[in-house]
Amino acid sequence: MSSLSPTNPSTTALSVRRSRPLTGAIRVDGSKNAALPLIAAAAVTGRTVRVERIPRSTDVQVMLALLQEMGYVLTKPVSSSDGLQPPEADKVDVTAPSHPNHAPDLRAAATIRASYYLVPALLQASGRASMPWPGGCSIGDRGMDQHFKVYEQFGDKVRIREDGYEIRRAAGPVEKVTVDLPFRSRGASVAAVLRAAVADCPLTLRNPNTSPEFSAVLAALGTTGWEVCPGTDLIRLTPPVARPDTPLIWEIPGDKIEAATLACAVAATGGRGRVEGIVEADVGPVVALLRGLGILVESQADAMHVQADPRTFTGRPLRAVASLDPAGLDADFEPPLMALALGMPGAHLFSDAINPGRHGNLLAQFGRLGATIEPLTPTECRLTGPQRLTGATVEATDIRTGSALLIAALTAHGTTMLRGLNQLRRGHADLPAKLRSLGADITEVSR
Ligand SMILES: CC(=O)N[C@H]1[C@@H](OP(=O)(O)OP(=O)(O)OC[C@H]2O[C@@H](n3ccc(=O)[nH]c3=O)[C@H](O)[C@@H]2O)O[C@H](CO)[C@@H](O)[C@@H]1O
Ligand SMILES: C=C(OP(=O)(O)O)C(=O)O
Repeated sequence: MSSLSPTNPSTTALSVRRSRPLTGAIRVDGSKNAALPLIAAAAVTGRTVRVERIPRSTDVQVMLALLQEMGYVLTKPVSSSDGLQPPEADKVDVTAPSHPNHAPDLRAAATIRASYYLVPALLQASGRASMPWPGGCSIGDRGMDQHFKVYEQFGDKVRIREDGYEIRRAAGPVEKVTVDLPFRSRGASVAAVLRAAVADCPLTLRNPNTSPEFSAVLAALGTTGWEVCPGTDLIRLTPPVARPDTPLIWEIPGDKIEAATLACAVAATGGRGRVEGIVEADVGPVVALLRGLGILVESQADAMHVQADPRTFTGRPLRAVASLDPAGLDADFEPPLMALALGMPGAHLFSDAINPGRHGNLLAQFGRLGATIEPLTPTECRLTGPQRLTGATVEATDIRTGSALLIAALTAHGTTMLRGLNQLRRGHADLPAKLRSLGADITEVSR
């Protein structure tokens, strides 16, 4: 664990001082939002899967603990007591239980949104998944109705309780299934694919999610012999004719959101830095937006080099509109872009209709730093930069509000105290330490 990682995030705050330009190179962790479905996919293969580049963010650790509770065997290299990790520390072998726990204690599933990804593995092991409602970021109503429709298409029975939900596996074999999603939910798309893997039946999925995180799951299934016919409007999956017996090794892609956050932090401080360990296409939408603002970005297959110089700023408006459409911007990119835009000349527009509570969280906290952001609707807002921010006490109400506040704090005059580190750590093992290695003045204060 890094020296900056708080021991008790609920009683610890970060003290962040206005930063000189950040410089240097930094490598991102594996992506939390790709790791979560990939770990759940590993759980339904019926084989041992080595999952590599597992981030140490707490949501991912909760996911692994839930699998263990279900009886899965997790094998990983020993850690050392001095906090230094062996080079193999981010690899875990996931092996299905020979004796599943048919009554697992899944209360921790209520702390993460992605616990819904475990339903197919539970149906496979016990024929029944009884789960608390998922938790995660508090960013508005986050439904699961499309997940339930997916399971019903497979013939499963869904029961809604006040405190959670229960799915019972269809009694007989499932021949083939077509799922037609009304919108491109990432969670429901993964649910359909993993449920098909458990049923061992062909799947046609219309209007699928098109995120790299979902594509990573499709690619992983491909390594187990599934035939995947991908497409933007329709995906077809066919069960393996022959199951390859080569070892299954899945590497989690670099975290595109952490990369964008670091790039925005470098740019916001007028710095110059290299963010490594990414997939170029995954950060493409953010690179285009940064370039539109006049930030120089050199993009490579696994890295991006960012340089901000006020002399090249365009003053053009940034339009960051989150959407599930194939060409749309991932909603999790929006908060760091908003933090950056506060310091960039121009009138900038933001919209996140996917997460109706996101702007409420962000605007309230940026407001404490003295930002003026005009809400146009509950999910759209406009701001004009550059603005002068002043350090204050702020709260990471959700993961991305926390990371956006870190960026804003680096540009605010004086000192900012950031509380709510448990939220930040749900998504990033050590984002403050990464920023510090680029020159940020961030310390941990425990009460
Ligand atoms: C753990 C994880 O990977 N979380 C990501 C996941 O969240 P999340 O699970 O919310 O994402 P989905 O794409 O599945 O859903 C997007 C939105 O659609 C609505 N919805 C979804 C499913 C459903 O059955 N019914 C329903 O109403 C909810 O309001 C939800 O907030 O994808 C989002 C992008 O889409 C990302 O911002 C989140 O970081
Ligand atoms: C919204 C997010 O996470 P979750 O869906 O796990 O709450 C996020 O990663 O920004």
